Amino acid sequence: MSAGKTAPDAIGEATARLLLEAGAVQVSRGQPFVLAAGWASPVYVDCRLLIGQPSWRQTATALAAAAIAQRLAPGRIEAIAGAETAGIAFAAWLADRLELPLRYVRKRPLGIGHNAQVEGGPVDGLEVLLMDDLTTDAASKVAFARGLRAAGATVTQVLTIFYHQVFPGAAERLAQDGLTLHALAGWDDVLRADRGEWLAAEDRREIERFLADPIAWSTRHGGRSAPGARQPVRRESS
Ligand SMILES: O=P(O)(O)OC[C@H]1O[C@H](OP(=O)(O)OP(=O)(O)O)[C@H](O)[C@@H]1O
Ligand SMILES: O=C(O)c1cc(=O)[nH]c(=O)[nH]1
Repeated sequence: MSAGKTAPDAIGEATARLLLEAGAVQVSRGQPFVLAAGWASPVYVDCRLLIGQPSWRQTATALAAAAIAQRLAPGRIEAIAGAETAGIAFAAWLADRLELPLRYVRKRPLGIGHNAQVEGGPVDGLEVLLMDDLTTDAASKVAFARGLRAAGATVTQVLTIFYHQVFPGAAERLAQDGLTLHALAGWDDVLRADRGEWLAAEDRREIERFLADPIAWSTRHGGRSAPGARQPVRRESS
């Protein structure tokens, strides 16, 4: 697996339920969300909400630790690096639980002081797991991994809580850069776990329409229309 999700499993189900319970799966019936890479979307998965409650963050950390134990050989990972911004808190709790060194990686070097992109200590010669909250089209995962590699780390494994699974180029981008993504949950898990409990029927239908063809949905709603067609855009305010 170089991108994504294994078959339905207990980790996917528990993570999906956690995201739904936390209200992290947010549907806009009005103006679409604009994602970091410029895609317009009717749905935004705000994993940052899990940071707020002790029980939610403890569950997220336990699920991340279980995924690592299930999918990676013991002792393989020598340090965890959190991706700026949302990945840092999750990485810190995971590193604590696994008793591993913690680093964080900036979106870009700071430009002052040491001009470092990687903070918290050296990564030279270490096999580092990159941890972030979420993967959309994986462009930022590749950039973070390159930053860590430039500082001397070996980076092949990426862990995120959620993976959108549907955006073009994600799997290819990860494979090209030698990265294996382990996602705790994806849309399959969320739609399976919902069982009509959390998502309103109309919101669920809109998510399904979007997932059936996210590029067409984005194009129709004024977002990016094709891979590479437009630079990332951000709203001034939401
Ligand atoms: O490009 P991808 O690898 O698919 O990942 C998408 C990224 O977009 C968001 O970050 P964003 O920079 O918007 O927010 P943050 O600073 O809160 O992490 C999200 O948190 C992911 O890190
Ligand atoms: O790609 C993004 O910017 C993005 C998508 C999403 O669902 N949630 C999020 O926090 N960021």
